[in-house]
Amino acid sequence: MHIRVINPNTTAGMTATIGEAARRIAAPGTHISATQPDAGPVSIESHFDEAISAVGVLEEVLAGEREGVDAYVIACFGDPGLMAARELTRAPVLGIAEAAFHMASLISTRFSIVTTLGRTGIIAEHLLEQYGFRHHCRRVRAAEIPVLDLEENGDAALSRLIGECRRARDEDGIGAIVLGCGGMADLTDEIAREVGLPVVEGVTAAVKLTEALVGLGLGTSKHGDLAFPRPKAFTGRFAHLSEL
Ligand SMILES: NC(=O)NC1=NC(=O)NC1=O
Repeated sequence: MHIRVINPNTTAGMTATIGEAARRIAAPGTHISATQPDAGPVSIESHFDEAISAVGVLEEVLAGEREGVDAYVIACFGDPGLMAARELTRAPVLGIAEAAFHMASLISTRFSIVTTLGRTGIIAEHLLEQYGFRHHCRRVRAAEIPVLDLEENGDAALSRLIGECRRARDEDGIGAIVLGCGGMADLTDEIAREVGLPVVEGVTAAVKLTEALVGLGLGTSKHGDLAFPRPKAFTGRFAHLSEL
């Protein structure tokens, strides 16, 4: 099967990190392609960044449909464009936040999220409500690291992350930690070793869940609100979408 992992930001180094993490845990026979939009924010740290990045995510899904991709992972913890992307395909489409919440809920009754900047925490809180995991999550914490520090100041970022994960372990009454950024995809094992709790990371969780969905012959339902969009004209820079 072919899973396309889409990094919604436009930082190639993070796309490579995400792709390598996905390939490390993919099953034999699963081909992983990791892509990013041609245009958009170099990192996603706000509602504005999310909105702009969503168009690029949808363009990547449309390209994947032309290539016969079997499943998609949206590798940003805000799951930008997730529901719109599901309208575009019969394939499974998973966001890394949703995938991580499901996976963490299967191994613990309570988890905390450790994400990058405090201001993105509200986005994770909205997703917990939207996906029905509000009561599973004890606290949304932030290590207060800019997303690109994960690429550019890795050691310092990791140290701050481990410190916040240890506080979550000691204060929150949890059984697991969810890492709240696609750029943390290569840090799972080290953080789990240092903190002594199961650590769930969304890219790897989403890859394994999409393998399960494809293996069961399950894909996005086209009955109801996730049916293909009604054909219509798009104008200006989106005119090419009129041919959907
Ligand atoms: N909460 C986050 O850090 N979200 C993210 N911003 C990115 O650019 N990638 C993410 O996963």
